Amino acid sequence: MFTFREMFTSLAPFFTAAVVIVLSPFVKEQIPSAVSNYLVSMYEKWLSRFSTPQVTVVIEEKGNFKTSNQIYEAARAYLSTLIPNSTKPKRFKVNKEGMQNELTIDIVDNEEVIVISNGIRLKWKLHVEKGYDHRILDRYLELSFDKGFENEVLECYLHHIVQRYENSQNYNGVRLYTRDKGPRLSSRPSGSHDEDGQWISVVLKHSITFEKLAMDPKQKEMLMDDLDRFLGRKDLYENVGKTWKRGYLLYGPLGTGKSSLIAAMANYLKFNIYDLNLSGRYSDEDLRRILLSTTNRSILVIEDVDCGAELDDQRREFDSFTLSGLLNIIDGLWSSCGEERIIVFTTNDKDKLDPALLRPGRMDVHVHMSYCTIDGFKLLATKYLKIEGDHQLYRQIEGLLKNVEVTPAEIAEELLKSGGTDVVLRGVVEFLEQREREKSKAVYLKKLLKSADIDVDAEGLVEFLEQKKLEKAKATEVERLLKSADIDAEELVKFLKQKKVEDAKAAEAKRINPNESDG
Ligand SMILES: Nc1ncnc2c1ncn2[C@@H]1O[C@H](COP(=O)(O)OP(=O)(O)OP(=O)(O)O)[C@@H](O)[C@H]1O
Repeated sequence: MFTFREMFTSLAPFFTAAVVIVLSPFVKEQIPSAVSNYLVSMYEKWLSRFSTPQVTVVIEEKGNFKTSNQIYEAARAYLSTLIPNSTKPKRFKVNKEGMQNELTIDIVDNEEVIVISNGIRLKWKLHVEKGYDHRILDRYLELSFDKGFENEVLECYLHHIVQRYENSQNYNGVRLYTRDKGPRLSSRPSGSHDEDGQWISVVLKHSITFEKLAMDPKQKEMLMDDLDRFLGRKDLYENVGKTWKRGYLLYGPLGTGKSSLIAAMANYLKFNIYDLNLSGRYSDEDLRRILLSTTNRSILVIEDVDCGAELDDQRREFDSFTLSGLLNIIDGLWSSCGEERIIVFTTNDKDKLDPALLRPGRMDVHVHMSYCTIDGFKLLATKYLKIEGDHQLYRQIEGLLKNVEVTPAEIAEELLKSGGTDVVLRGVVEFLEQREREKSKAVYLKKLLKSADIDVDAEGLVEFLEQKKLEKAKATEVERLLKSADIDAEELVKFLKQKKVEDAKAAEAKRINPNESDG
């Protein structure tokens, strides 16, 4: 038995020849046009019975809210894995950027990639539309296949690609996303800077876990229980009609481990981190878009929220975000899109926050990251110096830690210094004693200033004087080095002069166009 397709293949040359003859000028003259038209239309009808019409699905880079379209991203990643083993395309891109270990292969526009999946022939093509100034206006993928396979393609094939993408995102560990502002345009209005912004990511190479974190043990346990409960309560959230999300406020001085705690949470939950710094001039609309472009099972970190939230709504620039815009992210309707989401706010100074941000129900858990305690110190010493059990200097260190405020970051810095355990711990003692001396100087100075009725920040003054002392010591050291035979003083002076000129130029450029500063 012949199949239709086989019959078509064998008869096609005869029909084609017949139509060519009918259409040739000589034959056309001999037969009436009505007859030749009829023959051609019959031929087309016959042809359409055997050739299958194509369907094309358009997958745009940005969704309706100008947020990134996950299918587009998944398809780009998927296509790049196909390139090395595909006969098509003939052109493709290859890249390796700073922090990446591997080469990344990517498709280029207008090159076809052909895939056969479950017997369906699929043709992929990337389209890039550019403006007169070569700026990219639009990017989309076209996926074409035979009509009749719509369900298989939409429900199985594309679904599989997205699933594969999500798995691969977590496969290499937690990813850290940060905001890339997109191309800088001089014509852009001075308000929003995020119009073309998108998230860019790297794998988070932070091996911190809760176990390695120096913080109050009870608080640590409470936090881990809270995260476990959150993960296991999908049904409860659904039953009570609450969005499956949780908010944490981490507050405490610089270097007490807020960022480390976020990394530990992400490693614990295997959630990606989206890191947003509010100093990036976002409008309310930007914030909504940014929120919508984050994925489920992720932690959205809003760092130093006091910097963004200290201005009230009236005093803000015209299209900069407002406090209510920020609150909408936490508990407004927009925040109910997606599930299994965590929002973390960090601040060095909780008192600076607008009370609206602290109202009950806004942030579910407040975590205070404090200065180093003896328990925290012992934990760090065990990790950094591999000390098992007790050490003779612990009592002295405990006494000193009760008296001065040092951050775990400062202690970590001391513990990283070279030398054996005893040398390093003695270094810690010296460091703490120095801080103790500074503290008593500040207390003494404060007393003096008070008695003279002078209102200045005594600690700041002591710190300033210590800094000056340090600088003076450095200057003496430079002088000593210059006098030694190894250093060519003239070369050095030339270099410093040159640097001064460059710094001045950079400062001037920044003054003329502040938007063209960093990045
Ligand atoms: N509680 C901690 N436990 C263990 N290590 C810590 C802790 N706090 C700080 N460190 C060490 O100090 C470094 C800096 O700390 P981290 O960036 O987490 O502090 P932070 O509170 O987020 O500071 P900032 O407010 O400046 O961002 C960390 O990489 C880590 O090595």
